[in-house]
This record gives sequence, C-alpha cells and structure tokens, in this order.
Amino acid sequence: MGREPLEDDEIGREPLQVDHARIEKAVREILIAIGEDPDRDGLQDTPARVARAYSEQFAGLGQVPEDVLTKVFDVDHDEMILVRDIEVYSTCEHHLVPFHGLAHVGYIPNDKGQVTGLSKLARLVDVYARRPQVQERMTSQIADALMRVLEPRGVIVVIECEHLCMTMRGVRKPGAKTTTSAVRGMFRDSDKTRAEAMALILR
Ligand SMILES: Nc1nc2c(ncn2[C@@H]2O[C@H](COP(=O)(O)OP(=O)(O)OP(=O)(O)O)[C@@H](O)[C@H]2O)c(=O)[nH]1
Ligand SMILES: [Zn+2]
Repeated sequence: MGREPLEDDEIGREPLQVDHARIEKAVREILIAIGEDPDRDGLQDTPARVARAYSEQFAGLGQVPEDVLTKVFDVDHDEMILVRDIEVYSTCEHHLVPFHGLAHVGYIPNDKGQVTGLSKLARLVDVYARRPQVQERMTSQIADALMRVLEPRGVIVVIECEHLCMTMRGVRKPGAKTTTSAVRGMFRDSDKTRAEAMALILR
C-alpha cells in the first residue's frame, strides 16, 4: 500500500512525494501486459522516464494556490483584468491521457485595488492542470482559488480543450472542443459584466 489517499482539502499541503520505484514497477508491468519486451533497447529506460514525467505532470498535487499567488500589489485599478489564451495541458483522470487547450482567466479587483502579477494567473492554472483532472472541476477550482486568495469582486474562468481520450481513441472525434466556464461574484450577478467579459474572451 502507498500513502492514504488525500482528502480534497489536504491536496497540495505537502510537496509531491512521487514514489518513482513504484511507478517504474507498474510501467514495466504494463509493458509486459501489452505484450512488449520491457528489456529491449528502446524500452529499457521507459519506466524511469515515465516516473520522471509523472512527477512533472502531477506536480500540482503538491501545490496550493498560495504557493503561486504570492505577490499581491495595490494598484489603482478596479476594473476587469483578463489574461486570455493561457495554454493548458492537463491529464484526464478517466484515461490518464492528455487534454489541452486554452484558459482565459479574468477578475475585477476589490475596492482596495488588490491585484496579482499576470503570470501568477497562468501559474495558478498549472497548479490545477497538473493533477489528474476533469475539465469542469479544474475550471471551478481556479475560480474558487482566485476568489479566496485575492478576494476580488468577481472572477470568470473559461477553458476550451480538446480531450485526446475523445480524439485518439474511443469515440474518435478529432477537433471536438469542450468549453467550460465558472463565474463568481459580479460576473455571476451582472449579465452586463459577464457579457462584456465573454465578448473579450471569445473575440
Ligand atoms: N465531464 C467530463 N467527462 C470527461 C472528461 N474527460 C473525459 N471525460 C469522459 O469521461 C467518460 C468516461 O466514460 P466511460 O464510459 O467510463 O469510459 P470509456 O468506456 O472509456 O468511454 P469512451 O471514452 O466513450 O470510450 C467519457 O465519456 C469521456 O469523454 C472531462 O474533463 N469532463
Ligand atoms: Zn479521458
């Protein structure tokens, strides 16, 4: 047995301790199970490579939003701030294959004008993308984290992704895109504010 599964509110409290030896053993087993020879030249180092790749792909399990939303500045700006087209790469928790696309993250600062660095919004996306995920949960988690840490007047997160589990296998519909959104605060309460943000995001 490995460690006990983490409760939702425990995820990210400690740096990710990936059990490389265990991943290597499991990947070797998978290679054998598909009828491959794990000792042939090209595959010899694969279990170790996969372990290293997984530490990177799932590094978000060892992070909390506060790790990346570190700098909060006071600026005299109380209108929408939107970062569009943030590349997102995540891993579908059903098939452990990638889904990828674009995230758009916007917020309206609180009346103290508290904002964070623009790059921090992209870093926040990665905290949640680098976990086994479903797109809907990732979208809400990003919105909720921003609301909690920045205490803004509103947050909007829109994510558009292509899921490889739908394109390279299964139903095989290349090009199908899934759009999810999460709106909080003013973006939820005001149709006008939400429409303004959507127009900027989808232009
Ligand atoms: N809602 C949601 N579904 C997802 C996401 N990623 C993958 N899925 C879906 O998860 C579902 C899993 O369905 P199952 O029937 O358990 O698995 P499956 O037999 O491999 O399904 P197929 O993909 O249809 O072959 C599939 O419909 C996937 O398209 C996601 O981010 N959100
Ligand atoms: Zn999938």
